[in-house]
Amino acid sequence: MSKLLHFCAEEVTRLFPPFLVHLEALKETMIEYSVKESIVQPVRQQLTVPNTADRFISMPACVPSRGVMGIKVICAVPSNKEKCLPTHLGCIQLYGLTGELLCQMDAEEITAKRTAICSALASKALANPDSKILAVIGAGVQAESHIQALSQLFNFSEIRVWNRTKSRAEKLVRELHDVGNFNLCVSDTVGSACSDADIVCTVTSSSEPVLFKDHVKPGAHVNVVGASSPTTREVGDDLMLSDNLVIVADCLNAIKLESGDVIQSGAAPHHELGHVLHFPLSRDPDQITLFKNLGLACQDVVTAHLIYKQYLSESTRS
Ligand SMILES: NC(=O)c1ccc[n+]([C@@H]2O[C@H](COP(=O)([O-])OP(=O)(O)OC[C@H]3O[C@@H](n4cnc5c(N)ncnc54)[C@H](O)[C@@H]3O)[C@@H](O)[C@H]2O)c1
Ligand SMILES: O=C(O)[C@@H]1CCCCN1
Repeated sequence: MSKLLHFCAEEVTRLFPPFLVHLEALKETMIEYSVKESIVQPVRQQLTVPNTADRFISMPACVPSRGVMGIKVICAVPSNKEKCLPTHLGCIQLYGLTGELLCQMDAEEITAKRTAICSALASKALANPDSKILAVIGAGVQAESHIQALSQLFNFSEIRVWNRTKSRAEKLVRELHDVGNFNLCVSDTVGSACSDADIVCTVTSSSEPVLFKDHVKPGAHVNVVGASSPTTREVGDDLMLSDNLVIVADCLNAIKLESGDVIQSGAAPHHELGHVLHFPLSRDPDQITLFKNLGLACQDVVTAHLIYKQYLSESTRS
């Protein structure tokens, strides 16, 4: 094997694709996964470190249309928060279809941004296009990436952040004060954050529900991003089992095995993201739509490939 090409976090940032290029690539990827069924991707393996909530997760995918396959290995370590360390650390290895290792790279920024872009794609397909109020429940890495991504697709007048520890929400609001032309503020309760909100994102490491039916107005769209194991929840049974709810998953095979909100409530997911991106869903204006965003390996592989291609184009020029 020739010398291993490794992109550290700073190089990933430098080589990262522009927002709209990334958005378009992930849209194509989700359609390819669900409609064309040409992507090979098993449900990921998750090992739980004994006596902790920490997980070691292995996520492979093969994307023949782009001539690549790869694997993300990611450690989700919620207790790192107290140690001021990142809670999601990982690495992606990218291979050509002949089996040669092309490169490997830090996965932190890729995980943050590709997840938010998938919520943004779901919101674009399912939410009111004139959505004015966004509520973000949680104030960590995903809260930031979701505010950044969704505010590029919607003309919000207000974005409200609620967090269990209020000072973290205040810090995030200070850091993002110049992201867009909207009022970015902290809410004292989940209820006040979500009151009249057109789009709600739950982006917490909670293991218990934080969002209930009374919080969400008819016609709103909800992106549920945390809770990716059978024992964890972000959403109450009352909302999960509401007659008025349409559930869309990034992957229907995975949601039945990984989503505590679906498994514990017994709710039935209805559609896959790639389908609703390809065949727009007609919906009753009072229906609530819920996108369960688990995160898929093909999103990581395609993003890593864009980064690798940017590296190649720079190397050819120099
Ligand atoms: N769907 C995906 O593809 C994907 C990708 C990355 C992360 N995630 C998940 O999204 C969630 C957030 O990830 P992150 O990177 O922002 O993590 P983070 O550690 O940066 O932030 C976690 C947030 O959750 C809040 N929180 C923790 N426990 C809580 C509780 N009991 N009640 C309410 N809030 C609580 C914290 O205050 C913090 O705001 C995690 O569950 C993570 O595993 C999903
Ligand atoms: O798809 C991902 O990258 C994340 C890893 C942590 C758990 C939730 N999903």
